[in-house]
Amino acid sequence: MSSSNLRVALIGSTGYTALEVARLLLTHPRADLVVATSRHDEGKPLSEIHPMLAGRCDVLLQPLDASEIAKAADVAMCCLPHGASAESVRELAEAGMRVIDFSADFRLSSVETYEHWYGVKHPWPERIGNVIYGMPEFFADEIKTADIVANPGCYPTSAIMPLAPLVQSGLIETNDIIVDSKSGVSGAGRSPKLGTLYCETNESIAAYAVGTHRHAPEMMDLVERISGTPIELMFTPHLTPMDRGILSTIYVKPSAKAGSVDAAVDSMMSLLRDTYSDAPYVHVVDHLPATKHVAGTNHVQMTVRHSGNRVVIVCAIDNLTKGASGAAVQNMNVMFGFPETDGLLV
Ligand SMILES: NC(=O)C1=CN([C@@H]2O[C@H](COP(=O)(O)OP(=O)(O)OC[C@H]3O[C@@H](n4cnc5c(N)ncnc54)[C@H](OP(=O)(O)O)[C@@H]3O)[C@@H](O)[C@H]2O)C=CC1
Ligand SMILES: CC(=O)N[C@@H](CCC(=O)OP(=O)(O)O)C(=O)O
Repeated sequence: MSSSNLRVALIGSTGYTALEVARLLLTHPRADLVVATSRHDEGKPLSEIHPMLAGRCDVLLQPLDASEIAKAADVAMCCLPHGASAESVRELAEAGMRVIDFSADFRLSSVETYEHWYGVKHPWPERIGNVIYGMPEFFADEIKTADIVANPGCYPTSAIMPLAPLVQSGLIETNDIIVDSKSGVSGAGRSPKLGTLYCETNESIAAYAVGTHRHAPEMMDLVERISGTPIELMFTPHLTPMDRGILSTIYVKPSAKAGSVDAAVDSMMSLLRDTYSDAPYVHVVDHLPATKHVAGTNHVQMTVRHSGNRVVIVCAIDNLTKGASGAAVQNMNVMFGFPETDGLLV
C-alpha cells in the first residue's frame, strides 16, 4: 500500500462483485482498498467473508456512514442492489466522493422507463439521464470528469458492444434484432435464492424473464444513445450451470445497404475491427468465442457469421469482470487519469 495511492471504498462488500473488485485491486499499482462496508459483521476482516482474500487483505468491515467514508477514501465502488443503491450513491456523492454505481439505478435515460421496468419509485429522479454510462469504449471523455458513473449491466455489455457500431453504420435492420444470452449463476449475486441453488441449476439450462427482463430497455437505450438510432430488440436470458461468464448470440438481418449476407459479414467484421482497434479489452476474433476464453478477465471477444438469411454475432464476456467489477476498475482508471489497463492486465 502506498500513501499516495487512490483510496477506494467498497460499499456492499460481502457480495460477488465486491470480491472481484477486491481481487483486482490487489494488483493495482495506483489504488488501494481502504474501506469495506456491510450492514452486518462490523469489525470482521473482509477476508473472513471472502476466504480467497486470506492473508492478502486486512480491511475491516464497517457500517455505511457516508461522511466518515468520505474522509477515509476518494472513490466509492457501490456494489449494492438496484433500488437500495441510489440512496447510498446520493449520500456518498453529496459527501464529496466520486462514485461508481454497480446497480442499474442511474443507467437509463428516463425516470418513466426505470420505474416501469424496475417497479419502484426512483429515490433521486433528478439525476436520471444525467449520469455517465460507464463504457469507456464510447464515453471516455465524459467519464474522465464524472462525479457518478453508472457501471453497465452484464448482459447489456455483451449486446451493446457489438450492436452499437453496427446500428450506427446502417449495416443492419434496426427493428429485427434477437439477443439470446446465457449467464453463469454468479450473475444472480451471492444472496441465497431458490432459483440459484445447486440442485436447481446444476446439469440444467433454463430461460427466465422471457419478454420481461429489465436489461432489454438498457440495451435499446444505450444503442440509441451511442448510434443515434432507435432500435427494437427481443432479449431472452438463460441461466447455465457455470460459476461465471456470459455468451450472447445475437441474430440480426443485414440492411439493403449491406448487400448479400456474405458481404454483410465481411463489412461487419471490418467495421467492428476498426471501431475497437484502440480498445485494449475488445477483440474481434475469427474463432467462435466461448466464456472460457475470457473467464476472470476484462476482455470481450466477438465475431460475426453467416447463417441462412441472417447474420449471427457471438460475444463472450465474464459477467463479474467486464460485466461488472473489471469495467468498474477500468472506469476508475479513466476517472483518475491512470492507464486503462492498471489492475486489469491478465
Ligand atoms: N453479479 C453480477 O454478475 C453483476 C452484478 N451487477 C450489479 O452489481 C450489484 C452487486 O451485485 P452482486 O455483488 O452480484 O450482489 P450480491 O447479492 O452478491 O451482493 C450485494 C451486497 O449488497 C448488500 N445488500 C444487499 N441488500 C441490501 C440492501 N437492501 N441495502 C443495503 N445493502 C444491501 C449485501 O451486503 P451486506 O448484507 O453485507 O450489507 C450484499 O452482499 C447489483 O446491483 C447487481 O445488480 C452488475 C453486473 C453484473
Ligand atoms: C444470472 C442472473 O440472474 N443475472 C442477473 C443480472 C445481473 C446484472 O447485471 O444485473 P443488474 O442490471 O441488476 O446490475 C439477472 O438476470 O437479474
